[in-house]
Amino acid sequence: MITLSLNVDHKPFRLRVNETIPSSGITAVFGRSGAGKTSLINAISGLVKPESGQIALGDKVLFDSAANIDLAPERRRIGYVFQEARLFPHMSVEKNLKYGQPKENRAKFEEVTELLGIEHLLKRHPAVLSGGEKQRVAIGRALLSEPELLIMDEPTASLDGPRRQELIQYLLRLAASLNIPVLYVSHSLDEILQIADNMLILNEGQVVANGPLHDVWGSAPMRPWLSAKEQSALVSAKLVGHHATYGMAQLDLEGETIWVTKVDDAEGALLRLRIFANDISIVKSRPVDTSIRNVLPAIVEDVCVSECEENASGYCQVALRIGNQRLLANITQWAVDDLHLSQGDTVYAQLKGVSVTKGDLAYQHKNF
Ligand SMILES: Nc1ncnc2c1ncn2[C@@H]1O[C@H](COP(=O)(O)OP(=O)(O)OP(=O)(O)O)[C@@H](O)[C@H]1O
Repeated sequence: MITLSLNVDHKPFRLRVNETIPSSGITAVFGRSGAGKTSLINAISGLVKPESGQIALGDKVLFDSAANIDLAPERRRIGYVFQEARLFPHMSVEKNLKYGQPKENRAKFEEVTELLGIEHLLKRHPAVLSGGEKQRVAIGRALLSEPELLIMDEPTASLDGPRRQELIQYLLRLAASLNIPVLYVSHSLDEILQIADNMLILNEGQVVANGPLHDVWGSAPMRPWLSAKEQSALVSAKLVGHHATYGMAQLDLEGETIWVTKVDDAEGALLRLRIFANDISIVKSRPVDTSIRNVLPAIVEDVCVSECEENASGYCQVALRIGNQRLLANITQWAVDDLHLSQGDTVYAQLKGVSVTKGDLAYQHKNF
């Protein structure tokens, strides 16, 4: 567990945080420009001294104003990856990588360079690397310093679309074998969907949401970030097989079957699915002879959780529970009234579309 209890004053801006973060997995730190993301990670890494509070990685206290503890940044065992790679231009990739390594560890060196696909770059100098390659070297250097926490501050910000996707694939590989927590500052919700396990949202120096991505994604602080069309829920489902005839994958969601377009993951993999609220319709009895393949029994958890942007034309959002997971459906107020929907009703959710946003969650959790 990472304990973050801190007050930073950059008058007139004030950062007030009182949260814990899991000591495994990738936690995305998200918020508008000026919300305090950099101030938060700088306080954790020791670049900014909070006015008061406590910061601890598990039992290791990094900062405690009451006990007068304030470890210097180099003693915090935190690896830092910035927006720009910040490599030493006069050193080869190999020398850059070995720069922060406390002691020679050939096996670790090989493991990290292989994982990041940079073995063939070792003799080159940073000037001849692409932006994505530079970032992979920067990540490798941070990992080789044997950190207990890795902080990445928008590592893909300086990359173009294809390079960004490429780096994300490496980050996913990394996440599967890392056994340290990662704080990942990002402005991109798509990126967060692809790689994060947890999410912390800052707004004007305050934490407005913090928890597993699935929970935060469907929470009220996320609503302003998603247009009515983008309102969605994230659920996890296990890949159980593929259809014998059609190119569809069969998933298990809380004991119910969901069909999605064929995926490459191995059977047993946990997939993250994004289901848009506009893609769900609600029926009170199980439909027959329908073209929709995914019809799941659900309990109405809340009616009109929020009014949609189209509320002027009479839409509202209904929260549905399937086992331990939650879906959101945008339907008209007229339909709510017509179906006499109320909390606790058993209904059927018809899913018109389901997108897979992240595979291999099972793999990831196994190794953390
Ligand atoms: N050293 C400082 N002295 C005074 N004010 C500061 C200092 N550092 C940051 N601030 C202010 O604190 C606020 C939060 O800044 P911060 O850089 O933490 O935001 P951010 O969420 O990281 O923004 P961005 O996404 O634009 O990087 C801003 O108003 C900024 O101007």
